[in-house]
Amino acid sequence: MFGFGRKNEFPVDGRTVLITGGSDGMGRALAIQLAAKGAHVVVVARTVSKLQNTVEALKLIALNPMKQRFHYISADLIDSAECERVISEATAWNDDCAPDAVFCCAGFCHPGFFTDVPLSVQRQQMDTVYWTAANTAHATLRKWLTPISPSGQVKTPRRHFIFTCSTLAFVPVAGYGPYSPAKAAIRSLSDTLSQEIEMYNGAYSQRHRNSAPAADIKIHTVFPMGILSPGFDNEQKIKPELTKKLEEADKPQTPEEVARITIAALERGEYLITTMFVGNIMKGTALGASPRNAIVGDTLLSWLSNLVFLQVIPDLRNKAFNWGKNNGLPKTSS
Ligand SMILES: NC(=O)C1=CN([C@@H]2O[C@H](COP(=O)(O)OP(=O)(O)OC[C@H]3O[C@@H](n4cnc5c(N)ncnc54)[C@H](OP(=O)(O)O)[C@@H]3O)[C@@H](O)[C@H]2O)C=CC1
Ligand SMILES: CCCCCCCCCCCCCCCC(=O)[C@@H](N)CO
Repeated sequence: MFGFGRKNEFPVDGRTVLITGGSDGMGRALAIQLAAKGAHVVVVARTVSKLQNTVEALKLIALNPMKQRFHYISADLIDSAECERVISEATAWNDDCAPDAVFCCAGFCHPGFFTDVPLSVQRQQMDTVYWTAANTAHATLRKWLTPISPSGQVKTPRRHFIFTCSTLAFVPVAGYGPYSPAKAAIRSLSDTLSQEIEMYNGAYSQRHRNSAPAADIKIHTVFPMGILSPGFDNEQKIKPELTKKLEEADKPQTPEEVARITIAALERGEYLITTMFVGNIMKGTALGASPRNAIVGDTLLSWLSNLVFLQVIPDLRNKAFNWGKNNGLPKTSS
């Protein structure tokens, strides 16, 4: 149930949601929970069998099984042309209406020390983490921002675009060099778009006079800590021991928990979304020029976090130094 007197900023009943990386981990959990709230859902990933399995799970959990529709599209989102195909296909499937909300959850992490991981793998991380998200945003926003003349405007609810980042975009942790920069780039893109979209929203406010997009648009970004997903299991196998030690403060959450917290934050209308206390402190020290969720709360959070990090920054560096002192050079991984 939603709180007393507070408007639900993210209603999904009867709306259409597209989720990249929707066949596993956090994306799959989001798909299931949104289907249970009455959304039509399109899941996108590469492997068809996992997508089919997810669509079957969605049918079982649907709030209105007679009305709700589910669909999957197999695509490698590293390819921008594939992203455009995905958005066109999803729009055609949805009676020629663009999806109301798009979540970018595709991606995986390849940890390792910077000089141990081949540059080809690091470039692939940028492709898998940053470009799958940027390509999806480009294709979606181009569709959403198509100008419509005043006479062609019909009432369309606000649309939402949600990136998935990581708290590593706020705080460095040794051993995440191949991954964190791509997530930091997503955060920067999200901040830039959240400002740029205001221009289109301004034009939308004058839609009765001039051509404008079909709807108002909001951008959001989620910053999870560890998620107990298949992707996480893989990353643990190659993660340096030092990295595991540095991230001891993280108690990984289940995909279901991360999805539930994310949806609740979207319902409250939040922009930068964290999923637990430690993640919130990490955000607080790095708020920079990002739009705030609440002026007083976020300002107090940043003051508190900056004090906490006076201790945390040297602590992380000392742990790394002492690791080298006690264990010598790392065994070079492949
Ligand atoms: N797990 C963690 O600890 C954390 C994860 N995150 C982020 O959260 C998001 C979800 O992670 P998680 O729940 O672990 O996800 P999983 O690794 O369990 O699943 C990843 C999903 O993305 C899809 N995918 C991967 N590459 C592509 C591609 N090139 N094109 C299309 N689909 C692709 C996968 O399907 P397929 O392989 O079939 O394409 C799968 O559906 C990711 O962005 C991740 O970086 C953030 C913080 C922590
Ligand atoms: C009281 C405040 C103390 C703050 C201490 C900070 C310690 C660092 C915790 C790092 C946690 C990293 C989680 C993200 C994991 C991730 O994105 C990967 N697993 C990718 O899949």
